[in-house]
Amino acid sequence: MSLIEAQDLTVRLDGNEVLTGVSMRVKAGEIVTILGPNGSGKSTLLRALLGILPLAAGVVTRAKGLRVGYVPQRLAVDRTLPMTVRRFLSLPVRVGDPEAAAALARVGVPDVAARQMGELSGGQFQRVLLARALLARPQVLILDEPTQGLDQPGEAAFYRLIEEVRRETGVAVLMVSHDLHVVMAASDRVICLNGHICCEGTPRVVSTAPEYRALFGLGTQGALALYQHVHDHEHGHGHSGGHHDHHDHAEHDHAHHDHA
Ligand SMILES: Nc1ncnc2c1ncn2[C@@H]1O[C@H](COP(=O)(O)OP(=O)(O)OP(=O)(O)O)[C@@H](O)[C@H]1O
Repeated sequence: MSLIEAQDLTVRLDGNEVLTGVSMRVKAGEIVTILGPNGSGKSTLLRALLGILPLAAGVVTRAKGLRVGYVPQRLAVDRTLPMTVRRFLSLPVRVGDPEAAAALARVGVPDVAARQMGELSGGQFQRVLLARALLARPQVLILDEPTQGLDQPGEAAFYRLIEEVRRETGVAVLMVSHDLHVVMAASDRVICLNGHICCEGTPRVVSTAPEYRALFGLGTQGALALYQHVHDHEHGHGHSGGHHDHHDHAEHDHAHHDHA
């Protein structure tokens, strides 16, 4: 059964069609990653799924009583917050000391409770955000670029943590990422978004595609190549919004001249 499902979703913001005809679902316990260039509507899709954006068309269905842990984009959270980690964990729902301590220990930062939020390193800050999301005992975690600003080891460690938490609790995870290596290792399914769903599949399918091999080892510079695998449609058709930044489509001929 799906925890969250979008059917033929269209979202307009300021008169621009940001998402067009998006259908996707997240099932219990799976890790789904959304990839897409800047401005492709990734955050908008997450917010639509959370029910905090009006839909121009389509339906979002969430399982009854669904508990969601949401970690917004790092930049959306004020890091200069004059507040201790312990207090932050009690917003908006008060939690007891043992529960707070357990959550911090779980995410690998057992000693930061008394620290100011603004004093934390990027990696510690992300872990505290995750700890707070986990306190809601979510059935699904929704993470918007949770490793933005972290270095590669920090990023890899964070995703290992996500996988551990999934293994232990069975939580489903829907996240936005730019790092293909991480996506390949940590996702059950990858959805490539550019205002509409360009393609989706298991990492295995993606990793056996020539396009994936071509980009393997190229780091995030290779991110656009993933949009060029296994397409089930022609681009330029069926997407009438016309307001997305389609700079990737200019090279959308299944050639990889951008990685030569
Ligand atoms: N509140 C808003 N009002 C008007 N337009 C918006 C609003 N929020 C986002 N947009 C526009 O919608 C498009 C998609 O934005 P969104 O933040 O969902 O993209 P994204 O894929 O998450 O981008 P990034 O990778 O840069 O975070 C962008 O063109 C953005 O300018």
